[in-house]
Amino acid sequence: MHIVEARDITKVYLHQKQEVRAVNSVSFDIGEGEFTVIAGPSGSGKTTILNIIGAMDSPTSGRVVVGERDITDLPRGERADFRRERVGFIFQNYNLIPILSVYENVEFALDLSGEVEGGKKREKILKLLDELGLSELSSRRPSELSSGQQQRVAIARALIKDPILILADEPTANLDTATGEEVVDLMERINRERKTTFIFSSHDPLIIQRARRVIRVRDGRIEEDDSEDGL
Ligand SMILES: Nc1ncnc2c1ncn2[C@@H]1O[C@H](COP(=O)(O)OP(=O)(O)OP(=O)(O)O)[C@@H](O)[C@H]1O
Repeated sequence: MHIVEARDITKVYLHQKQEVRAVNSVSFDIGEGEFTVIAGPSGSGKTTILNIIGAMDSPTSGRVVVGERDITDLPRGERADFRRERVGFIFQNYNLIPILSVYENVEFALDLSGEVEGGKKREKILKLLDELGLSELSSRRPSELSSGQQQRVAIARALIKDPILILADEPTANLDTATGEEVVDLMERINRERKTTFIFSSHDPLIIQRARRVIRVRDGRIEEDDSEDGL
């Protein structure tokens, strides 16, 4: 089954009356359980593509189907529901809520997804924190964590709602090489053990080589797609 079907997507921004073609007629499918990177230099359109797949933004033209739902023209409210319930996001700047503890950051994401109630909720959160090696940090606030630990919490937050897909926009960009590798190790382990589909973006060759499939973009177009199973 395809988790994502992107057909001929184009995104044009208007910037000071000039058209910027951030994504230009891009098509690809992402299968269930893939560990795929969208690679390309700064400004090549990686973030725009991830935002469209994650229903943060809609394309100017083309179609996007995620988890068998056509999200191309969803009204704003439905788009937000879809995002909250079905997609996990990991950002370059972690985007944790500073006044909440590690536990509460993860709990908040679970509450928003509206999935689990009462006692089961606590059990689910504690189990995930344990799985990701975060149990001992659960009462700390983000400012009391290293960058790598913060990104691990962000991964927990993305994962807690059992999303059909995790999108990670340059998840290692603010980390040193060793910590960045650890974050990719963790994403890779989750992908292997839970079969969670990951699409992440990067311009770092060390990170790109860790993906099983590389979709290379440049100037808003796909330059190369080395899908190992010939998708
Ligand atoms: N809201 C916007 N308004 C105008 N132009 C935009 C907007 N967002 C992105 N762009 C332009 O679209 C192009 C693609 O941007 P995008 O952020 O998708 O690239 P990227 O590959 O993710 O870059 P980076 O690695 O620097 O984050 C760039 O030329 C950028 O300047």
